[in-house]
Amino acid sequence: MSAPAFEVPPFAKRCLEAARAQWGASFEHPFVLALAEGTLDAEKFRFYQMQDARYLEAFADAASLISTRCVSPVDKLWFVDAARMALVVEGELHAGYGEKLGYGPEEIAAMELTPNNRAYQDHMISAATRGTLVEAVGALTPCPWLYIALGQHLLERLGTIEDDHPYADWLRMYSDPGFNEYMNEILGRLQRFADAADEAARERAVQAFVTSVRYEWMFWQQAWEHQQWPV
Ligand SMILES: Cc1ncc(CN)c(N)n1
Repeated sequence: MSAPAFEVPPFAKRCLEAARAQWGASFEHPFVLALAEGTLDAEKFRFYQMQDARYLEAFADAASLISTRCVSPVDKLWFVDAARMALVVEGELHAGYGEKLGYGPEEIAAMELTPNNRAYQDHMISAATRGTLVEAVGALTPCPWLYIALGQHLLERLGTIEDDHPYADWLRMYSDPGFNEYMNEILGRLQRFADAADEAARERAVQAFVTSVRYEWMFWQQAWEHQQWPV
């Protein structure tokens, strides 16, 4: 794994260290490898994108809930903006692929969540409502961090993203260096909230982070296998 292009404060390093194996597993997932190569079955990508649109709604809810728990107006606004970005910026990516792959807002709203997607969403919302502030942000952080780390890693591996790559827009979005500042902001907040918490709360935040990293792998997996409810 190459060095990140943003600051990683000590508490974020502790979280990443605790999730090292699960984090690395996402980089090796067959869905990710096929996406990078451009050989990923369009049906699998469509399945993933539709589930992801609903996941991002939950991310925005969790970020909005966290904003209500921040004391500083600057922090409140940052989480409101993070919620907005998930729906607007990543929403544009989804709308673009929706046009190409034939899905729209109605299909997304009517679709049933897969077990893995539902579990990941519930984990984030539960941490945002029932956990301490550091735990809430610990559960939220792998979402942007893993994708940005992955995007930058894949760009480095590919060298360049050709215009005719079927997943060029996805690869370009998550390798965009514009996200480095976003990462500095969220990891800086994670550090501050960890500093203000006691050790028991910090450890729960580490565990919440690890759980989200596991769910990130499970999110590729649910799309890879077109996951269905067993009964
Ligand atoms: C499941 C998942 N995790 C992370 C990201 C990047 N925001 C995403 N779009 N979807």
